[in-house]
Amino acid sequence: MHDGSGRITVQGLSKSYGPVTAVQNLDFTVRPGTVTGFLGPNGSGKTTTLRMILGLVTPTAGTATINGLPFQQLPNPASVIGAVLDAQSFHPGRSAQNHLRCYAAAMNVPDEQADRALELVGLAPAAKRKPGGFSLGMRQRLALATALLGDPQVLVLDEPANGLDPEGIAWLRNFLKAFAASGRTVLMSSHFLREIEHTVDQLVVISRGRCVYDGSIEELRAAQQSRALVQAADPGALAAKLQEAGYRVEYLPDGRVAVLDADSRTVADLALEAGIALYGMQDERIGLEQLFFQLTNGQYTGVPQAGPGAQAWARPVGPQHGDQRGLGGNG
Ligand SMILES: Nc1ncnc2c1ncn2[C@@H]1O[C@H](COP(=O)(O)OP(=O)(O)OP(=O)(O)O)[C@@H](O)[C@H]1O
Repeated sequence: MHDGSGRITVQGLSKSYGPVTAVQNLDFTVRPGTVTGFLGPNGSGKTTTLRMILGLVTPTAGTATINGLPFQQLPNPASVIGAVLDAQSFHPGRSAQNHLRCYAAAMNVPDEQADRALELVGLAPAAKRKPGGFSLGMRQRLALATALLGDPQVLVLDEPANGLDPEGIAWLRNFLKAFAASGRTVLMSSHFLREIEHTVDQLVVISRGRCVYDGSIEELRAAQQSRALVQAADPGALAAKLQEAGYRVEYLPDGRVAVLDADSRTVADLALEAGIALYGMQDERIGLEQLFFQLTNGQYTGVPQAGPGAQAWARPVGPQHGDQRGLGGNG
């Protein structure tokens, strides 16, 4: 019997396709009552992981369980987990309602459940229409309705916000938050942090098949850094003075010095003390997306890879070289 917890547990999960390692030794837990974002750049292993959770791909090593059991051993899987993976195809001659009722019949679920699912996703007014004429957002909703047919405890969605307009994303956000608030579990993948940052409570970030962050989005926000960017007559002397005062310092490719967690006024005072002339200063805050870029080691394409903001992170010279302030996961 499954434990009824609504928990997804991934332990030591790996998958190789010949020489290609798609997923490597992943560990994470998705808890009920939360929306967990599964975030990673294209090709980082998200779909492969979701497919292993859903029993569609056999792991090379490790396990993925829902309610303590592998998918294949769940006694009534549709009532435990619903999923939307690929873009769904719909029978051209069937209305949305008939499409759902066909699936409901195959799952041994009453027709009323199909009608309820249509209502849940806001498609009841379009029940008699054929999905061929639906917008992308409506097709996504119909796919979601299909996943909801068994009234599952857990939802697994692969890139559900992909291609949605802002209104569609806002609708999805409210829907998933309400689903989780009722004590259920949501795991949704995305390659674009901005798309999901206001939807998720928890984040599992992967890069090249490995976990690089597992924690709350709040913790990640708290790790956002500020820094002062300084142009000095003698950058080396300024860096030495700042390090002596306990600051972490990085050299930017354009010759400026970046001082972490410092404001420009403090830096100016220290430069004055050391008799170093300054030619320009700027305060900067490192946003979530840049942190994501840093975590995924440049694999992420959501922010520009060129420019001082991105490149500077590759050259830490401070005393705490390599310290990611608690951001490093098990990767
Ligand atoms: N059936 C397969 N055969 C061979 N290689 C595969 C197969 N499925 C996935 N891969 C490879 O595994 C890696 C991870 O792919 P996966 O689709 O899981 O990543 P993803 O994070 O979901 O990417 P995307 O955001 O582009 O969908 C990629 O290098 C991909 O080419």
